[in-house]
Amino acid sequence: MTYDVIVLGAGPVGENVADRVVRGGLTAAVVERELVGGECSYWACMPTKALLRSAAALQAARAVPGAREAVTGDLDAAAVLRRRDAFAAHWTDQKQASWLESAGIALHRGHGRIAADRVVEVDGGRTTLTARHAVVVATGSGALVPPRFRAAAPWTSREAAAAQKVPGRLAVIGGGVVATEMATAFTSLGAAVTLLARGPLLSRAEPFAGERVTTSLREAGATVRTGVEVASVTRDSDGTVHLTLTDGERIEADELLVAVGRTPNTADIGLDRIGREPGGWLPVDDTFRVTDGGGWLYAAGDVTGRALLTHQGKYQARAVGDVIVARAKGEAVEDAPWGRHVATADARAVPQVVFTDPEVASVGLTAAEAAAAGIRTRVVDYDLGAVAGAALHADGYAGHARMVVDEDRQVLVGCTLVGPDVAELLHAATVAVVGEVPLQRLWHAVPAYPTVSEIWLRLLEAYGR
Ligand SMILES: Cc1cc2nc3c(=O)[nH]c(=O)nc-3n(C[C@H](O)[C@H](O)[C@H](O)COP(=O)(O)OP(=O)(O)OC[C@H]3O[C@@H](n4cnc5c(N)ncnc54)[C@H](O)[C@@H]3O)c2cc1C
Ligand SMILES: NC(=O)c1ccc[n+]([C@@H]2O[C@H](COP(=O)([O-])OP(=O)(O)OC[C@H]3O[C@@H](n4cnc5c(N)ncnc54)[C@H](O)[C@@H]3O)[C@@H](O)[C@H]2O)c1
Repeated sequence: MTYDVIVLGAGPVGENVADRVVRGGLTAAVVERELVGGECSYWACMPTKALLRSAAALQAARAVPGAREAVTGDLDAAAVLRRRDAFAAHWTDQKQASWLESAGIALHRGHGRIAADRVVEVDGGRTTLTARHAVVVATGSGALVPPRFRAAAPWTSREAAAAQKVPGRLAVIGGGVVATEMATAFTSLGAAVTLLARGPLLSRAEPFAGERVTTSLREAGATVRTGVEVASVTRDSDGTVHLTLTDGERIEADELLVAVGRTPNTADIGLDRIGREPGGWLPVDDTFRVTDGGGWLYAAGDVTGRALLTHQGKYQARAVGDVIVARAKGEAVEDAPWGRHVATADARAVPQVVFTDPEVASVGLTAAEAAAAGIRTRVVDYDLGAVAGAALHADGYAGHARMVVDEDRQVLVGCTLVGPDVAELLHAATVAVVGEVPLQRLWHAVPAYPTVSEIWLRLLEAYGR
């Protein structure tokens, strides 16, 4: 079977690559070994956010007198899990598979492996597919579980996202995004959570983000231990997990979640058949051609290790799909920064929301990253709770905002907002960073009164005109 483009993996990125090339007039097939929709739909973004949303809604109601009195019960954990099941489409993919069909994309179910230049075998040769123009690797990533934690058969983010019951005691190893979000969710659902992190929480964000999340998790009843290292884990015949820290301290739990990062799904995709080392992230050029990949091999999404986020992967997918079409048709490739066929924002303006309590919304560089990049910066901080719209939003609203300004160019290069419901504020910051809007022009973007967005005016006033 011959197609113009073959995509390995039907996660959000693979689906979008195939969609773009078909819209561009080429034919495309995707190969998927599990569920169409990938990690994001069934075990990552959607189910985890469903686990977090109900507690956030409850908290929002409790923060406003009048609404607070109408809240007469506690969080219904069973109802939360049922809503999560629905958001994971009960782990079935008929809807997404039908969408592929309606978009004119062929689906081959099974494990895909590159067999030779432009040739992909499905399930060891049951079907052989040949690409006229390109093979795109969009196989994503899986949870990284260091060998010393495997003896306890721990949960990864998959089991946490799909949990059918709430453990009494949950130990979490890690201090990043998955660890903090799942500690927040399971604490709200009634588990006694012990989070064990080797460094500060959310260490890639501005320091105040992790500090506020640490305080809030503790206030919610979780035990948060930072600066600790887990030496070994075991599980009893009765299911109890025993963790031993490097200082000898022992901790017991009913379940253990290991959330220490991701590993690319490249170990068994046939890279050895084209003279490449299996495993490892796939390095790509600006237009997502795999380095030394013969010009026909592309990669996008998590597997590249560039920005492990669905929205960023889909942004890459649009560029990849379009550039493959352009090359196939002999059209010009627009690969200058911010061009149609590149993903410039991956390096300069990646937005991310961590759905902890409080939420952490950030885009671009932190103050430390900007300084390390040699940018002459000025950092402006403001108490988000002091904004009129925030005071109205919730009694006792506590939050913090920081903008990082490139003093030489007088533009924003980074922004971090921490507080209840800041997620929806983030896009304004992203537009300012990507648009490189001069601060003097930003003064003319007037936030409506009384919204939390007035933080923009306050940050500019603090910066000075
Ligand atoms: C717990 C958790 C929560 C997250 N929450 C968010 C969030 O809120 N927002 C956000 O933006 N990002 C979030 N992410 C990140 C997001 O899930 C990923 O960035 C995104 O799924 C990457 O998409 P992808 O298509 O590159 O890979 P994946 O979604 O991993 O899809 C890859 C697909 O390829 C298939 N595949 C792999 N190998 C083969 C093969 N050899 N043959 C055939 N098929 C194959 C897999 O079965 C899978 O379906 C979260 C991640 C985790 C772990
Ligand atoms: N809301 C979101 O956008 C969202 C939510 C979840 C996940 N994600 C994506 O998924 C990716 C993976 O998340 P993650 O939390 O697994 O990774 P992460 O990179 O965010 O955090 C890993 C954490 O594990 C710690 N760690 C690493 N090795 C360790 C070890 N051997 N022992 C103990 N601790 C160790 C690190 O210090 C860090 O705190 C993230 O990069 C993120 O892009 C996004």
